Amino acid sequence: MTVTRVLVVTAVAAERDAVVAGVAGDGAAAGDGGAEIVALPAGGYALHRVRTAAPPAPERAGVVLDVLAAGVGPAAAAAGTATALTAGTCAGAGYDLVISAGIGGGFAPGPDADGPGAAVGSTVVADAIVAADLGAETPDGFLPVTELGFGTVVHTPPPALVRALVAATGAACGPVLTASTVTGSAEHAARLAARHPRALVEAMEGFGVAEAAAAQGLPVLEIRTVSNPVGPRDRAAWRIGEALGALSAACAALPRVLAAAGAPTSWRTP
Ligand SMILES: O=C(O)c1cccc(C(=O)CC[C@H]2O[C@@H](n3cnc4c(=O)[nH]cnc43)[C@H](O)[C@@H]2O)c1
Repeated sequence: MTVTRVLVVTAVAAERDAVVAGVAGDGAAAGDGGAEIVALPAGGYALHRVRTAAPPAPERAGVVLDVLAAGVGPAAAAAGTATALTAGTCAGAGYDLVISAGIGGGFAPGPDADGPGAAVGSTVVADAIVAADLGAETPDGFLPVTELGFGTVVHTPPPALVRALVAATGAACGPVLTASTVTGSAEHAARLAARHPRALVEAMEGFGVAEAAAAQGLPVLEIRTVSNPVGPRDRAAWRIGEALGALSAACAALPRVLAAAGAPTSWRTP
């Protein structure tokens, strides 16, 4: 039987624990609390490891999910992800897939949008992981780094895996933006929505996780549950408990989606 190894990266411990609770509640074969704690050899990082029971059919894979709380923002996310991926490879247990998971802000539907936006409590699976503030301000407005001749601003998750996860969770599907600064005004929310009309969610880590995964040739997913609207800052109104509950529920589907999703080599972008 093959084992699929997945690294899930969150920002904070509460998100990590919500992911572990969801995965461990869906037939995981783990000890008390659902996870074994594995210290990485560098950086003071700890993985929370959940081994899912092998499905009965011999051709289907067991799944090991390592969940890491790497810190807030794209730089911390990239550093933690790269450390965990390299440690796995050096230990002879490299990963097949990387997932950025956590809570985020939901965009309201724009004036021209057909879709419903992303309401508080809802779940979104990214079809594009977008760096929203990686670029330069110019007299004519914001220019992404790609227009300055550098790098990339979008990573695309494997479409078949995205479709399978959306079908299993009932999540919405659309671009998830990564920003280093949480939007705090209606004006900035409108600017972002104008630049990214399909965007459903703003969060702070996905692009960092995706850059680290891409540097090692690995596919990446992003799953976000909505704790607050993107717009004027009202931290007291964030529904963190509701979003963490939705995160657990979405992650409960991961073992069966991944076990049914075929060979991990097919998830890589050609
Ligand atoms: O205080 C808590 O209990 C708590 C529990 C879980 C998470 C938090 C966070 O503050 C996490 C910060 C995290 O959330 C993402 N996020 C959420 N809303 C937005 C937003 O509107 N714009 C951008 N990012 C957002 C972000 O990814 C942060 O890492 C607290």
